[in-house]
Amino acid sequence: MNHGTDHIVEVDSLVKTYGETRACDGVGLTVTAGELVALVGPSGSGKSTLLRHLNGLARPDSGTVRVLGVDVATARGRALRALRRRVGMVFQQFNLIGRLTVLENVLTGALGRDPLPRYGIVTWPKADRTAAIEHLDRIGLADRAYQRADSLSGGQQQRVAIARMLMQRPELVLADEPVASLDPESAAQVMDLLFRICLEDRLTVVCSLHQIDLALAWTRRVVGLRDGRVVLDQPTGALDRERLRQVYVPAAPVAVGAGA
Ligand SMILES: Nc1ncnc2c1ncn2[C@@H]1O[C@H](COP(=O)(O)OP(=O)(O)OP(=O)(O)O)[C@@H](O)[C@H]1O
Repeated sequence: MNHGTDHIVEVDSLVKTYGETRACDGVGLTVTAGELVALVGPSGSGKSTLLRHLNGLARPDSGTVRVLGVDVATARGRALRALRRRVGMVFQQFNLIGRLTVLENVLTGALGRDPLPRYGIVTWPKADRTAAIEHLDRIGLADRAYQRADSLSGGQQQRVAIARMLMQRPELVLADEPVASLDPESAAQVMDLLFRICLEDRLTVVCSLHQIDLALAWTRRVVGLRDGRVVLDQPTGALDRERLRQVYVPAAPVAVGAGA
């Protein structure tokens, strides 16, 4: 666990450079248990790079990254794999296996805990099957359990991908533009789901978003990035559209420090 603190994410002075580009330029971010934090900012501002550091997919040039009490920057091998099992990922592309049923796709989320090969639903432990059905019920798709995954809409597939991620029993969820390819109604459903798992399961969620309105409607804290720097960090209740829009304006004034 995270050694007695409820800081799930602790990033300090993170610098990551790709050639001439400073993707992260001294980023600091602390996220406490149960928070739902939106990362917003223009394309190329460093949102994905920051998220990739939180599960060890990227290594900092300098600075510290601690997640669930683990020093991600130095973790290797077994320690890194153990951390990744505790961190659920949601991507813009849902990456379901289209020819498998919805239920089988959800069950594959348990493979990190129990990596035996499985051939068909009945070979999964009953407890996993029950949990998978419960997750499907929660996302409103239990009646689609035995349909092929590729027969679902994009929004439904993303909800299935989230159910699969929940099978992993994560302690932290990182969502990299989870609604970028969805229509507005499906996007709201996915944000509602992330909101509910945060509230009901006390899961911590860090989510990059391009849509200001979704950040305002569904998250509790917004962190704005521009040119690899944090230029805004505030509770969502203290923000409005105009304030958030400033994150997208080059050289607009910053508003860091009054955050959660
Ligand atoms: N692996 C890489 N190699 C080279 N440059 C990279 C790499 N990853 C990121 N960058 C650069 O770092 C900067 C930040 O990229 P990043 O993807 O983190 O931004 P972003 O805010 O997530 O953008 P978007 O909203 O478009 O996804 C960009 O200039 C990008 O081109």
